[in-house]
Amino acid sequence: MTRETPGADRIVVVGAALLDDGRLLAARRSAPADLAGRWELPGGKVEPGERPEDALLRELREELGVDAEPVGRVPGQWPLRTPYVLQVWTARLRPGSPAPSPLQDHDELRWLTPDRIWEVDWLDQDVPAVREVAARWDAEQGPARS
Ligand SMILES: Nc1nc2c([nH]c(=O)n2[C@H]2C[C@H](O)[C@@H](COP(=O)(O)OP(=O)(O)OP(=O)(O)O)O2)c(=O)[nH]1
Repeated sequence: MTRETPGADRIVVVGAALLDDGRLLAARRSAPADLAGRWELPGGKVEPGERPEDALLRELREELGVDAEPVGRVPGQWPLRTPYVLQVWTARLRPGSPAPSPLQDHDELRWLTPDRIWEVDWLDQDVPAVREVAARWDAEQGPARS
């Protein structure tokens, strides 16, 4: 039997709370079938040896074609299907970045103002993470423009 390295039983999925102009980007999954049609924070699995922030930027580039930068870790982590656990970073677009497009894994994107954040059907397991993002959002961004 091979000996597992410490922490090998847990794989971190990084999700981006991409904030721009007082709005949060939500992404609708196109696959797999059990997640398709539900909304999530764009991101993906951290690869072995990769820093979570680097994984976040890589996934945002691959999935959305954007050039982003991490702002800060949202405290907490949320269990997904074993062995995955969701960690969330706030992030923003770098100046000159292309606008996000659903290149991979998603079929629709939506920028949500704080008053509309619950209008999309978030994955159940994302709800507590999105709640935490919403709680910190006002402090980080100030009041949303209308
Ligand atoms: N990216 C992301 N994945 C989430 C969220 N909530 C949630 O349950 N998941 C699940 C869906 C997947 O089972 C897993 C992440 O898979 P993924 O398909 O986004 O990751 P990836 O791009 O690295 O995938 P791959 O290389 O295996 O194709 O975590 C979320 O908010 N963001």
